[in-house]
Amino acid sequence: MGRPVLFYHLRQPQTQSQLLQVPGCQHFNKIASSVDQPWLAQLEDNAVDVAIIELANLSQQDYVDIANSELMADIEFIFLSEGKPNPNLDKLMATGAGYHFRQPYDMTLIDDTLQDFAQDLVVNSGKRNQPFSSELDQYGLLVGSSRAMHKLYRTVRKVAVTDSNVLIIGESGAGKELVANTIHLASDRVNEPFIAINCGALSPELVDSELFGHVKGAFTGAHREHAGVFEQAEGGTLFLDEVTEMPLEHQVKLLRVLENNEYRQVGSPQVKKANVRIVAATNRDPSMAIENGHFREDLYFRLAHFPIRVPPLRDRGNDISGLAQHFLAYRNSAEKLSKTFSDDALALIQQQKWPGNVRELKHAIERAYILADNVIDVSHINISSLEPSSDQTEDDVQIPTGMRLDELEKVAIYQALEQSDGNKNDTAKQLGISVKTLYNKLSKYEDQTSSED
Ligand SMILES: Nc1ncnc2c1ncn2[C@@H]1O[C@H](COP(=O)(O)OP(=O)(O)OP(=O)(O)O)[C@@H](O)[C@H]1O
Repeated sequence: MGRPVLFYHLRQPQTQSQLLQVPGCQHFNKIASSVDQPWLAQLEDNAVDVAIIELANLSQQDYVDIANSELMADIEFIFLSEGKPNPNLDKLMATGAGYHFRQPYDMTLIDDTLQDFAQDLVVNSGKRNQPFSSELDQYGLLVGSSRAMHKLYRTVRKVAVTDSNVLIIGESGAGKELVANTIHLASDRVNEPFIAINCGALSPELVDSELFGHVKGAFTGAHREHAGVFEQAEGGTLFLDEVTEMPLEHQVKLLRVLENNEYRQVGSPQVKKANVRIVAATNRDPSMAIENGHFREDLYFRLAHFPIRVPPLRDRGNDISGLAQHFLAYRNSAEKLSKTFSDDALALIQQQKWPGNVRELKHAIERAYILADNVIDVSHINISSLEPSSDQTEDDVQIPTGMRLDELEKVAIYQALEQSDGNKNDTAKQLGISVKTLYNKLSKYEDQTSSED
């Protein structure tokens, strides 16, 4: 089992000698930055676990390049700066980039951070790179053995024990709700409710009532008292999914309650106190969403005490085929069958970019499982990102004779969801059902698979 690798790019010789003496540093093989290449390129060339970077004289574009680098998902970063206000660095930190220490550097704190990383990295280093394993590492509800996932596990573990609000940022289907659920499970609130709402699906007329509840007779049709999500989640965690899809005028309602933890049921003069931890999620880039008027900046600051970035599936290496085998194994165990992948099918799965992330992969496996008799082959794998050939479109599903109607419905729903890039409103429209019905069906499928998990 090799030692984890620490890369350091330090500008002042004094900082370097202090750093190299701290005990936490002794757990690592160390690589010093060379002057021949920019440090970002050096990180790309080495299998680095932790990078300590002293920032100076960077352009705005440099910061954008760092934030967009795939390395952000894999490497634990400690940034050092002289401490002047730096909006570019603030933006980078808001993406969940890692730690930032300002001059004068507190070597004890840096040491603690290194010790912490070393402990986690040594525990997990023997488990990396298990190609094609169907026994991927797991943390809470999350499955995956890649470096990117281990970095995520460490962040989730740390934030779970605090009571900070969290903003989870990640592409559609990358596992944001699973991260939110895992935070709840690893927190002190675990025995209290976890309530999830999709902010994009709240009906404009009922938003107050959905959030804060109403008393009997508050409006026409309010035949009985209704508890809003803040009350339902009391003592526990409230997950605000797709928070940037909420109209701005509704976002202000959330802001108010986050500011003073108080709310009122519709039709009631009584103020209630909320004891709820908020975990929100978005698949938009928060700074872009603020710029484009999708996200109130003040709400962003309230929510993003702790931003967490969920890596897209394409940055998770062998987890792609590992997850495919994981889903297949659990499906086999539920059905008491032993279907397998052909080598070509597994290779195709591993090569794909999966723009719909784990959800798209999971649905593709589910669909292939239903369509294949024993061996899942390339022909059973529907990859929405591939161009359909001219005489066969993605709509031409080969339906095996005797396929059950409920399974047929499931295939149709998954396919529509993939075609609409995971957008549930568009999917529901396409299928001619209400968004609520779609949610109910998807949550039924989730329950089926999680009882298998
Ligand atoms: N690491 C993982 N291990 C196992 N299953 C996963 C993982 N990540 C996601 N999934 C599965 O992928 C599906 C999508 O996950 P989830 O709903 O958490 O994604 P999301 O990012 O919240 O999606 P959306 O942006 O549409 O809200 C779920 O079925 C979930 O169980």
